Amino acid sequence: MGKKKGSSSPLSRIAFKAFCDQLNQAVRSQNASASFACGGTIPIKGTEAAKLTSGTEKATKGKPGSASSPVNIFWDCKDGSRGGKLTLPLDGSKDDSNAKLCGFVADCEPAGFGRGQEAVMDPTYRKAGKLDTDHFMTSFHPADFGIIGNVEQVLCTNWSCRRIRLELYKLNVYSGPSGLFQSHVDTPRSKCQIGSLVVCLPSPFKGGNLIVRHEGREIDFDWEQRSADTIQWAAFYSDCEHEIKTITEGERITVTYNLYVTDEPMNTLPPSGPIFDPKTLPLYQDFKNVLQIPGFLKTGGTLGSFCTHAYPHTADDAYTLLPRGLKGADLVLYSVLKAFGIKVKVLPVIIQKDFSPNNSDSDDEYYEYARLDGKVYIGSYLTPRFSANNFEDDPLSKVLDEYWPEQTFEKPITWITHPSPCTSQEAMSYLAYGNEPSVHEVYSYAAIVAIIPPWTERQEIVQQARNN
Ligand SMILES: O=C(O)CCC(=O)C(=O)O
Ligand SMILES: [Fe+2]
Repeated sequence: MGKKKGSSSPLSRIAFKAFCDQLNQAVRSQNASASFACGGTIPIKGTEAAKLTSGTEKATKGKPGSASSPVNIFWDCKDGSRGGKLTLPLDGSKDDSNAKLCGFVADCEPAGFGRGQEAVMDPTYRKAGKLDTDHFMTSFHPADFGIIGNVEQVLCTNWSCRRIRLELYKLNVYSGPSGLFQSHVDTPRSKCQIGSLVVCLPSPFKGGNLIVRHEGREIDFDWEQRSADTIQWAAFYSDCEHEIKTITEGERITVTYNLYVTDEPMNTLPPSGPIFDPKTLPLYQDFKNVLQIPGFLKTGGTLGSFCTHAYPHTADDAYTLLPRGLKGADLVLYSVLKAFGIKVKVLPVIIQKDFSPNNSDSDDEYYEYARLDGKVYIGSYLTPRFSANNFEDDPLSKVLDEYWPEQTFEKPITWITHPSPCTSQEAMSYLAYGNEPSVHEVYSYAAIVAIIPPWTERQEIVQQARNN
């Protein structure tokens, strides 16, 4: 009878795939629009820039959007004999201001960069000066101008339990005509590091654009034009590749900070801005539209989507970092699924490429959407990286059996996205004794996995979602 048909029968495979298509599009468009970097400007009191921005110079310190006093830098001079003080922007009416700037630049050490565990000096890759935190101080603090709140809102989406803590890291000077820093990813200083903040102090320069990239998108922070009289800043997630284009003239002086997610327990701190409500996002509506179809995963199932950002998800204490340290689009997807009240986890996934799966199981095929290329193992929790020994003939499945907490699901996972190559982490290495001993490294991806209850149990969830 017609009445029964629509509400109680599972979807045809074609319809099932069409709904998965909708979820795939929704997640992909969310990924394509999610923030991975943000930035802003703070004019200096008494300059044209301040008048243009606020119309008044009376804006007070401590208020987002206010102007800053000129910034003082205090540092240890190289000869150790005395301390130096530089005020930016330079006061053009003072004859010695340029000499002071030159003295300050000369007191900086050449800056290297991290390659693996090594610190490398290579001026074709990075040409800059640096001062470490034990050799300088500055009168500028990002919290005075609402930068932290801003970053929390844009990068952390002000999810109630997440706050950002910032730690001063370095002062750098990139000088014309050849200062630069080619494409790199910052070395994380701790597992809890979520990003970096760069504050560019007022000093005129040309070139020096900071370009930040993530998943084929890029943001170009072009600070040249306002460099003389404005503090300009950018914050970005720690896994984003970035570079500084050549500084052709002047001095580009930056103070960098590491950004960490705090390990405050849930809800002990008041949020610094409006609390982000996942139910207001288009992605929530998109999931609602599919979850309210009775025949979609009618008897229950599991949806999986791969994280778009990289995480140290195979570190010893990864379970303390995730899901708390989720970034951008991953945080949004996780929060949206959570907002339905369904069970969501961040789990490790190993894909064994050289394994040809047996495709004859037609039930498996029913749940399949994004086809993963190989045999898929899903961990039951985030597992620290390990090494194993003594395996004959490279039997990965045996290593996993013995050392890795593989989770089995009653029904196969419906993957709605594919993994991004740059997000995998080494999960294990093992020595196999075949004809010749060989070391194998196995990588895993982090994925967001949601248990979708059967329709009979899902109705209430959907009803609540409809009321939102
Ligand atoms: O100065 C900048 O814009 C970025 C600096 C940077 O990438 C670094 O210090 O690692
Ligand atoms: Fe960097």
